[in-house]
Amino acid sequence: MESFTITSKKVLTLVLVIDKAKQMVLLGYKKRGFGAHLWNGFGGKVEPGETTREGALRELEEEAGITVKSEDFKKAGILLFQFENDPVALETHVYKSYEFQGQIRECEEMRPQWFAFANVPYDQMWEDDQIWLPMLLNGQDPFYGRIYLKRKPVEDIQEGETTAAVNTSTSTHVNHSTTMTGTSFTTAQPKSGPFAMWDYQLVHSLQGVPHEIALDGTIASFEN
Ligand SMILES: COc1nc(N)nc2c1ncn2[C@H]1C[C@H](O)[C@@H](COP(=O)(O)OP(=O)(O)OP(=O)(O)O)O1
Repeated sequence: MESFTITSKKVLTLVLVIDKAKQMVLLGYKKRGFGAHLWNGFGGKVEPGETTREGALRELEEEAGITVKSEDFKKAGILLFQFENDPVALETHVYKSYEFQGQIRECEEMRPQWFAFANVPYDQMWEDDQIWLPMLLNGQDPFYGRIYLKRKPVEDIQEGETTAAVNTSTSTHVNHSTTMTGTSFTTAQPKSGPFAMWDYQLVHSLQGVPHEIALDGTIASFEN
């Protein structure tokens, strides 16, 4: 896959806060910037000198107004997003918490809202979310994944344009295979639209929590 060759990566975070008793997840409607007009977890770029955990907690407080105690904050996995003809991949560290403190509030960038697990708005989210978010909600973590997307340049994405436009495909061919570390799913279903997912590999039931993904997509190291 020549057009998906990467030479470097940016480190990002993504946080999902879950109300286990009510079977609900807190998502934010991104009002501007990368992924605008989509629902997502809370997160962003890790700043120099920060760990991914510190960056994730900071973004959660900035974007949703809430804090999570360190012992409640769990690493759920890592996703390496690779975009066609973009040598810079996004290594996204995904965290989850079943607890939080403080008052949820809207900010300039995000509008938070609770969703029942059965009503997660996958048609208004990044297309990859429907692959890994159910795993996270069902406790099938830690996981790691490599996700390939074909998309328009960000500057071409129009206001109001969402992934709903890409969900016109009626069939998805999925191959299931077993790996040394768990169950892996791959698909190669080209889709049209602004954020089409071209392919993915996702592995869960890992022995440990992935710390870093290497540029070749393998797990570079596990957390202690
Ligand atoms: C490509 O697929 C993606 N799917 C999902 N679910 N989330 C993604 C995908 N690609 C990126 N993300 C997440 C990762 C981060 O949480 C945000 C992007 O962060 P952003 O660029 O907004 O970072 P900030 O530091 O908040 O940026 P500014 O302060 O510069 O606005 O999306």
